Amino acid sequence: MVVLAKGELEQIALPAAEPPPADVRSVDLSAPAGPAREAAARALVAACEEHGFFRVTGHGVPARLVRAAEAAAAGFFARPQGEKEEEGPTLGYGSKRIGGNGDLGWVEYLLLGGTPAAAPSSALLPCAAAPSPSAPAGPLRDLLDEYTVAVRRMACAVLELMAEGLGIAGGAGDAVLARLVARADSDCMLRVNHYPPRPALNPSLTGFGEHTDPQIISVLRANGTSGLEIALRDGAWASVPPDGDAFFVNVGDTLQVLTNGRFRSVRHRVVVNSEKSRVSMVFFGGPPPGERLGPLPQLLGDGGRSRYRDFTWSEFKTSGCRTRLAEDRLSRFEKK
Ligand SMILES: C=C1C[C@]23C[C@@]1(O)CC[C@H]2[C@@]12CC[C@H](O)[C@@](C)(C(=O)O1)[C@H]2[C@@H]3C(=O)O
Ligand SMILES: O=C(O)CCC(=O)C(=O)O
Ligand SMILES: [Fe+2]
Repeated sequence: MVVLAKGELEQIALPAAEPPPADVRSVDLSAPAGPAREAAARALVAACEEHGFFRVTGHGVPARLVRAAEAAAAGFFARPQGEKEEEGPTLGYGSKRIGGNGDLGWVEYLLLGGTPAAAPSSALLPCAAAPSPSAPAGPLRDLLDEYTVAVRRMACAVLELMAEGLGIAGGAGDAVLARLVARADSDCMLRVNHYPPRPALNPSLTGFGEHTDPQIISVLRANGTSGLEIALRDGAWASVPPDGDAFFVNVGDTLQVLTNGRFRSVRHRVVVNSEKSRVSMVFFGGPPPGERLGPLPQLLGDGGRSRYRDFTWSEFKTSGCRTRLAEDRLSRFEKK
């Protein structure tokens, strides 16, 4: 349940009009080596340049795992508020407050370190309720861990195809982009969001306010309920048609930097105007804390100028956690 205090509803109320549907490109991860894979890699690069957002097909994540994880999460959110809060520390449970700087949404969520079975480091989750490392896992956590392993593998496959499309794939085992998310100390997370139906007689509400994701990529799915919107290049909002079987990928701020601004970190938000609950599961693929990040030299070209100064992931994350959700977290790393 999301309970709002007096005055909070006004902060998250939105005009009711739903924007037009976005033209979301699909990328087939299972395309066989040769012309089909080359076409998929080209489509992926074009989507990252245009919207910073695309749908993935042929992803290989078992449907039964997706359904089981989603049903278990929905079961958790249906429990009495007291029980959810009691279990909060083990699962990173939060309600309506997003981050620590005053952002509110019509949402409750779980936020978990995404390196399954590893003790989540609270140093890497400075703005979230970090799950307690000593707590027993439990069946829900086990399922979400299994889901995270599968989606993380898919995120790495997406990054490999991306590197091919960019012409920077290098030799076998090089994995210039995928290695950043695949390492044991990569700072990955899983967030499960539950948006209860809009209360009767209320206007549309902000479920999750507009923002870009700070990481490299985010892999998202939801239970076939509308609400996700992306900002197009001209700033206009477009709604993402609901699709309970698809995975969607967001380009994050860090990938925008690695590509020196060629790829676009997509601004997105969730609007709640439906009578149906929305449950989304979002995997955030981030690099190891000490990794130095900046535009990849292979993408600068001869005499190309880097648009960003280098930083470590922990530096970026620490500075990002001090920002409000809608802020531009990259501007302070742009070179003048
Ligand atoms: C307001 C905030 C919430 C957030 C940390 C921040 O200070 C700014 C970035 C936010 C965001 C957006 C994407 C993910 O949902 C998230 C976990 C992340 O890595 O950055 C959230 C952060 C959060 O909820 O703590
Ligand atoms: O719930 C969604 O569909 C999107 C949530 C989101 O953008 C996030 O958790 O960062
Ligand atoms: Fe997001």
